[in-house]
Amino acid sequence: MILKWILAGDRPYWWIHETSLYKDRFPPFLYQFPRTCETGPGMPSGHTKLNAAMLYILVSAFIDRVLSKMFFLSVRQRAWARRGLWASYCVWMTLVVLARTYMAAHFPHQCVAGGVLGLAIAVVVWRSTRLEALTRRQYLALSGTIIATVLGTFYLQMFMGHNVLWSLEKAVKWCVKQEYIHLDTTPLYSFCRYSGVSLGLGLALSSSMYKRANTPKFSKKMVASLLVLNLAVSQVGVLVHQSLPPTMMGWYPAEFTLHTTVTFLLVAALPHFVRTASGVPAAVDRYKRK
Ligand SMILES: O=P(O)(O)OC[C@H]1O[C@@H](O)[C@H](O)[C@@H](O)[C@@H]1O
Repeated sequence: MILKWILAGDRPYWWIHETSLYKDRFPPFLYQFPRTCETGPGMPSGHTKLNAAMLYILVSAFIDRVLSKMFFLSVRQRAWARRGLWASYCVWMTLVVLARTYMAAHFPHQCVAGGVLGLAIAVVVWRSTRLEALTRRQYLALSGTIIATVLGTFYLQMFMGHNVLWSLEKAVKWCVKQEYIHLDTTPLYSFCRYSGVSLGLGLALSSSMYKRANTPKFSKKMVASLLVLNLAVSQVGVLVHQSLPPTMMGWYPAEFTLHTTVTFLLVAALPHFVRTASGVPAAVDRYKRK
């Protein structure tokens, strides 16, 4: 997000009306869709970054934790399954880039930059074992650093006289339908969401609930219950988000708190609840009893 502010990239749906390239002729007509009118700067693409990072982690985890343990498949079959998964990843990423460009939300180079960035972040996170094992104090310091860096960049730009809302103004000016403008696409909103998740994740991973829930092997019934509870809590999170009006006072802190809470529930509280309700002792408790 800091890169978005620093690089200040235009989006095609407003650039086409403002560039001097077409001052002597009509610009090409760019069709706008309900998701075209993103309000943040365009470089790099957040959607492509998110997809590249999230799917890299999911595919790597599936190969590592599931496919490599499917011993009923031959080594050759597992190798082909692995190639198939990575090929699907590439096809999906190509579709994301095409979609973002087609709906005039991005230029192709912005999507490529987002994809490369997302992949780089995911590779670092996937390979780093340290991130999973920080203490609560370190997680708090990490989240605090993220928050301070983003807010610092925001206020520094304001202090230096830059119009930090320039992209929102362009969206309002050039979007063909005002209902296509969603305030939850502003960089500040993304910041509240991601820093809330980061804090919730840190608090969860360093909690005794997570450590206890992480030790025993979950039965299929426990996994199914956890899945249902996770879906229910995520859905409640979406409903709460939709019921919070962006115009209300304290909308950003409210969204921050919502994302911290939902993440903590999904990662620590619900697995702990399912384990306790199923009567399965955590390895750490069994050890204490002996
Ligand atoms: O830069 P893009 O691809 O338009 O993406 C912006 C989006 O980036 C995502 O990372 C955020 O979660 C969204 O809130 C935001 O709308």
